[in-house]
Amino acid sequence: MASKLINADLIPASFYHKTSIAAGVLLPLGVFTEGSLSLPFDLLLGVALPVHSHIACNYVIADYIKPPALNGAARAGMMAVTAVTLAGLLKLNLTGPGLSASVKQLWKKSE
Ligand code: HEM
Repeated sequence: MASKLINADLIPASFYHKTSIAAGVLLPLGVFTEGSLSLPFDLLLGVALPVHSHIACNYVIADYIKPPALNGAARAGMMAVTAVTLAGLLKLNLTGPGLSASVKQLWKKSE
């Protein structure tokens, strides 16, 4: 299990494709709903996005970083990035404005 988390390119591709579809479906659902209606989409997206980017970046690491020591360091670094992202998005969704409201703020005029 731990080995599959750090070598996430070994996770079945069918699961990875599902995370891509989830990211593509959940983001508009979150953005086009308001307030507490967005929360379930934001919470799911807060997991789907880091899992998607974790597996995807492990594909890139497997393809482009061949020396074993560097490859291991890159995978460990990616694991840390994913863990921090998961925690940050959870905090944003539970104690802040939420992921989709934060995205929408990009298009709001600052006061
Ligand atoms: C709403 C956000 C996102 C959506 C809808 C999305 C969707 C997709 C889709 C459809 C693919 C093609 C692969 C497939 O067939 O499944 C893909 C690939 C990829 N995504 Fe995302 N993505 C999102 C966010 C991200 C983020 C935040 C990252 C972070 C780095 C990322 C990294 C990648 C990479 C590296 C690939 C290529 C993987 C490979 O080598 O095949 N994506 N994404």
